[in-house]
Amino acid sequence: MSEASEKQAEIAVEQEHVDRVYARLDELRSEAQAMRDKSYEYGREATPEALNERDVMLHHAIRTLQALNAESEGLVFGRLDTGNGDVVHIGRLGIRDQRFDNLLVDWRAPLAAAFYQATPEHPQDVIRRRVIRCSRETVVDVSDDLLDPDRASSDMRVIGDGALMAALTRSRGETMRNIVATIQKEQDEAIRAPESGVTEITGGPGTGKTAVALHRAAYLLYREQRKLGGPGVLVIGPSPVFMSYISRVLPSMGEHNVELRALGEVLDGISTARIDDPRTAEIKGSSRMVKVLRRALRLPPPEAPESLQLFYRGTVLKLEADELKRIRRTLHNKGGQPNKFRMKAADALLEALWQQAKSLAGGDFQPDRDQLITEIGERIEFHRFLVAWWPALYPMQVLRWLSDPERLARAARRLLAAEEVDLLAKSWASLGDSAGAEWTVADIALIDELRTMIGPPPKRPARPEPDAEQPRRAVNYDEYAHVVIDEAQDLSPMQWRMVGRRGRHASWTIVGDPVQSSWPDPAEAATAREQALSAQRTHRTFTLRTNYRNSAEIFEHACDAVRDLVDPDDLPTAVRTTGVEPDVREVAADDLAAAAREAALDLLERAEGTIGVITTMSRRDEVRAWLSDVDDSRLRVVGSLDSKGMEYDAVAVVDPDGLATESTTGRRALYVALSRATQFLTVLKPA
Ligand SMILES: Nc1ncnc2c1ncn2[C@@H]1O[C@H](COP(=O)(O)OP(=O)(O)OP(=O)(O)O)[C@@H](O)[C@H]1O
Repeated sequence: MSEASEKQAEIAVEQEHVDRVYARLDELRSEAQAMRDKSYEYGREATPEALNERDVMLHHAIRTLQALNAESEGLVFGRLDTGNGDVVHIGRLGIRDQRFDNLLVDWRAPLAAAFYQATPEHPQDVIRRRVIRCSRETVVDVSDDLLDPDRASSDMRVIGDGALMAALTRSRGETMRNIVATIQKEQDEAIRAPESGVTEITGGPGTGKTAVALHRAAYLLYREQRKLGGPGVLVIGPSPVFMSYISRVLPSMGEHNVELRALGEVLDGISTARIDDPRTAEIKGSSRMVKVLRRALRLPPPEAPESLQLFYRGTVLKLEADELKRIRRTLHNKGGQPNKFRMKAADALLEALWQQAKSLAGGDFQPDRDQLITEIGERIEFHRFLVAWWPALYPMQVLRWLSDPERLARAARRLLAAEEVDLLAKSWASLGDSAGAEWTVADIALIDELRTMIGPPPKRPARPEPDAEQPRRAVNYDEYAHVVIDEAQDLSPMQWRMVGRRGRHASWTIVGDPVQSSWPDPAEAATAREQALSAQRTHRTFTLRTNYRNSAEIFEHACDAVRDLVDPDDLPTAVRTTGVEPDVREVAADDLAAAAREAALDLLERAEGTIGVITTMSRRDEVRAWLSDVDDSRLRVVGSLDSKGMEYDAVAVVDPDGLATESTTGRRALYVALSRATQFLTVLKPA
């Protein structure tokens, strides 16, 4: 039999099994639908037991339907032939036939582990591992690894040479795909690591860190359903574009109970993708800001009255500015959240008024403490004063007050230099009126810090504040059972504090590559990270060493950007050669626009999938304008920071030297930009 017909014969064998799986899937779907309908009927009886049973049934039916209805692509993707003659098919979920025998084993089940872990050196009783590629319900390809040739029977066919290479050569779409069929052994170890404590996954560009983190989330949800199902799993990444890029991976595996948020979206009620210039972001992210904010809270609100004066039984009682200042200081020195201190503030003012009244006593004026406190405490003028002098605070409003350079300078005394105060005040002064629209990603961590320092606003504010943050989830909405942080090397100290608050009782998966870091002070970030995770006892690290994204030719060029900065061990190895070298060109500065257009059009012509044009953050809009009339939805023009974590089939990097010098970590940003392409890379250097 020829090679092609052998392959067709094996495809036909697998098709038969895939048909059985889909037929069974239809049956299960009908059963789940029937269960859902029945659970509604139970609810009509309305006894507590019936309602409880209804909820359990409904929950189960809906979860089952969600899993069954997830994209059918890749439902069956693997097969193991074992030493005792068993055949195990592996899939996106587990399916049994009516006799309760396995038709398909969930990739996360222990029985499927050998699919990822068996090697020729340690075959784990696996003779042949087969990857099955389907297009919808049709088998289109099979590809085998023979792991234990000595035990293979003479009629066992072995087809193809490597599903991984085939997967890596395929062009990429708009969104990342799941890799369940081709997870590699070193990746599988990180995916299946125990849930508890901190699991850290490091490795260079394209080593599959993001893919691994997402598959780990799916694995943990399957294995620790009870623990993680309630408070859920939170995945945090650098930008909304990145979150959208990875958004299909978990649903494609039937997992929906995961919240994806970019760093600018961590806080409910506000969302932003705006990025500060590198210097401003550096100051806003520094842990010095904790003290600055704490001090800012101790300052009187901008409109606070400077004295309190009222008549009491014919005598003037007056608290002067110094006295008010002293009372404010004493209140703050007690610690705690100012929004919870309003009653205490009222008590302290009344006590000070009483002390004064006592000192003025004489003649007809013989005040009584209890009487004075009750009487003045109920007066509307006293309440008006209190509301102005110790108002309910809202984090965004407090931050906006710091657009006043004098106020900020007072809060930042001996913490920030004058130039730093100027930059911050200017950044907040430029905020428009529309709430939230123009905050930056770095501001979100400051707002969250303030939210924690200030405490929740009183239950019913007299006037609803436009800034009030309304939680979407009712109870402890910002706590999760498992938190995944992607591109963790870029989190600022303030962002570590913010994400730490999302998982005080959680387990963690932290994914990053120090070589790609754009945070200028890694030691400061490391300290903040240690504090954020201080409750965790277990810490395990996995390092991925193979770059699956770039061709070897492209990655070689990308590494030149950082070779003298890093330990060679921190650079992974690219496994795929294409014979296509990056196209690196010098162009006269005046010709750059035309060259960028030409490069983009050329790449659109040559590559099948997505094309990224990456430039400096400051030139992003200019380059977008150059390409505005190129009408092709496969083209993206992004700044260096927007390209973090992203992947394109072809990339044009415009102005690499500009990228390298745009910030103190510019060379690392250039390394990121140059390592985004799977197939083609063009680099345009203005001469
Ligand atoms: N085992 C695998 N099988 C098939 N494709 C894989 C495998 N591992 C990784 N990939 C692919 O390699 C590409 C890079 O993966 P991913 O984005 O997860 O890498 P990363 O380490 O997060 O990269 P970066 O640090 O540059 O953001 C993706 O297209 C991913 O699907």
